Amino acid sequence: MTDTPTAGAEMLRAENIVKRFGPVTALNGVSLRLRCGEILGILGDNGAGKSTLMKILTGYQPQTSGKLFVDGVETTLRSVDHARALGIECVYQDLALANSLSIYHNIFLNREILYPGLHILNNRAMRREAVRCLEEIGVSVPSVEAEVGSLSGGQRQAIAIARAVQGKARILLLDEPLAAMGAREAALIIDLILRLKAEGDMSIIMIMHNYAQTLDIADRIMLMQHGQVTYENDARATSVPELMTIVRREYQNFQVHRQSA
Ligand SMILES: Nc1ncnc2c1ncn2[C@@H]1O[C@H](COP(=O)(O)OP(=O)(O)OP(=O)(O)O)[C@@H](O)[C@H]1O
Repeated sequence: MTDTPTAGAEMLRAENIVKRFGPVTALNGVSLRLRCGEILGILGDNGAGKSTLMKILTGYQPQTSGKLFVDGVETTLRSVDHARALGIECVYQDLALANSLSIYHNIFLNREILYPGLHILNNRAMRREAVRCLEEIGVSVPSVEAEVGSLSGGQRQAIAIARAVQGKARILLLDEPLAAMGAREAALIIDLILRLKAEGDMSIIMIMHNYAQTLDIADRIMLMQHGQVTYENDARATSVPELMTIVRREYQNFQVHRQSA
């Protein structure tokens, strides 16, 4: 991994990404740039290509064409593990947590601390590190011994994010981090995202559905429709009605284009 980059340095860039699945073009020339300490919100309807883009940015699947740059260096992400080694981690909507395991075991899932030279879990070290990690990012839980299955949706999302932070992620991709959450739970996660940003060296891409929430949290937003970026701007320079107008206009243009094709 490279040294800690300065705020504003380019962390991740995608240039003209195309992804085809047989006859389906899921992404048709998508470009994005993520700077250090920035939150980029990606909005778009079902089927717009958001998940496909996330999978490419996290090494889960390769693009058909187009280039990726990590820290300004052109990079072919060979696998999820390769992306992770570069500090890129995705927290998926379904979270991939083990419900029957404790919070601290989940934070170290697949990265367990073992006693040196032995295949024995060092539970004490993992408990201690889990407490430290949660304190550092300001997440409070009743006990790190609690089973993840007993937690609320918001707490589970916070543990999944803590797991990525503990794994030294510096480019965090969040797939609908506020999905199916009530206002209080969502506030917990929004606070956590903003704290990670405030600490300075975490850069975040969030796939979102709620326009207003996205404009509140993100620095920049990107709207995706039918595999393309149809709008991109500073969140502060954008309003919900403006976004809705663009969505409707682009959708109508797309339908007209499709009918005449
Ligand atoms: N493995 C695949 N095989 C074939 N088509 C796929 C595959 N994955 C995605 N697609 C297609 O690519 C397009 C984009 O899908 P994608 O899941 O990326 O959209 P999305 O914006 O994430 O939608 P949602 O919000 O519903 O998850 C869709 O038409 C989808 O059917």
